[in-house]
Amino acid sequence: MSEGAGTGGTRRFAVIGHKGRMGHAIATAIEEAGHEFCVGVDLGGDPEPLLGQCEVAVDFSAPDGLAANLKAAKAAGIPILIGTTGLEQEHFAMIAEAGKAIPVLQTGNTSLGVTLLAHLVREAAARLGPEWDIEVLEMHHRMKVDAPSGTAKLLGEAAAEARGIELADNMESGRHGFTGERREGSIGFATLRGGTVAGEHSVIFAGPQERITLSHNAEDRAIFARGAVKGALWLLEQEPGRYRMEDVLGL
Ligand SMILES: NC(=O)C1=CN([C@@H]2O[C@H](COP(=O)(O)OP(=O)(O)OC[C@H]3O[C@@H](n4cnc5c(N)ncnc54)[C@H](OP(=O)(O)O)[C@@H]3O)[C@@H](O)[C@H]2O)C=CC1
Ligand SMILES: O=C(O)C1=N[C@H](C(=O)O)C[C@H](O)C1
Repeated sequence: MSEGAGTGGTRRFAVIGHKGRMGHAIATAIEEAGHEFCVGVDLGGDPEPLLGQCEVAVDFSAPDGLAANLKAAKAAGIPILIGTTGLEQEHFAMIAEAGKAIPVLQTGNTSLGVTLLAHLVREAAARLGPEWDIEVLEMHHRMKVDAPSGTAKLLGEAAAEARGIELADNMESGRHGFTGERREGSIGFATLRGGTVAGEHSVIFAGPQERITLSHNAEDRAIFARGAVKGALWLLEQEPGRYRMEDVLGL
C-alpha cells in the first residue's frame, strides 16, 4: 500500500482538474461515498509529490497534462482513472504503456447508463448487417471544447469493434456541402453545442424502412462523478493493466 494509505475502508483520492466542473462534482461524490479528497492537482502544478500522498488518482482535466499525470501515478505506484476527453493516438499509446506498470482505466464516460449503452450498441452492431447505417448524435453544453465527445467516440468504437472494422478508417463527421452518397459501412458523427446540457447521446441504426435509436440523457454531471468514484475504487483491487468501464460492471 502507498505511503498515504487511508484506514478503515476510507480511500484517499487525488483529483486532477479539481477546480473544474467535474472536479467539483467528484469532490462531492468522494465525500458522499465516505472517502477522502486527499489532494487536488492544478494546471501548472507538479503532480508527482502530490499523487505520492494518495491511494488512487482521477483525472478530469485536459489532454496536455496526461503524460505528466501518468508519470506521477507510476512513480507513486497508484492506479489512475482517466476521464479526460479529446485524447489522440499518442495519448492512447501512453495509456497502454502505463498499464504495464499500474492499473489504468480510461473512458470517455464514467456513467453507468452510458456503460450499459455501449454494451447494447456493441450487441446491436454485431447483429445488424452493413445495410444498417450507424450515426452517432451528441449534444453538450456551450463550454465543451472537444468534438465529437469522448462518449460519441466510445460508442462509435463499440460499433466498429462489433463489426470488425477500424473506426479511424470509417468515421464520417462534420458533413457539409456536396458530400456525395453515404459510404456503406461508415459511422457518422453529428455534434450539437448549446446551453447547459450535461450530455446527450443517441446511436441511430438506420435500416431499409426501419430505424432503431439507442439513447442516453445525462441530467446532471453527478452521474459521471459517482461512476468515476466507483471505477476508481474497483481499480484499487486490480492488477496493472488497461481497463474500461465495462470491466467495472462485468459486462
Ligand atoms: N469521462 C467522463 O465521464 C467525463 C469526462 N469529462 C471530461 O473531463 C474533462 C474536464 O471537464 P470539465 O470539468 O467540464 O472541464 P473544466 O474546464 O471545467 O475543468 C478542467 C479543469 O482542469 C484544469 N486543467 C487543465 N489542464 C490541466 C493540467 N494539465 N493539469 C491539471 N489541471 C488541468 C483546468 O484548469 P484551468 O481552468 O485553469 O484551465 C480546469 O480547472 C473534459 O475533457 C471533459 O470532456 C467530463 C465529464 C464526464
Ligand atoms: O465535457 C463534458 O461535459 C462531457 N464530456 C464527456 C464526453 O466528452 O463524452 C462525457 C460527458 O458526456 C460530459
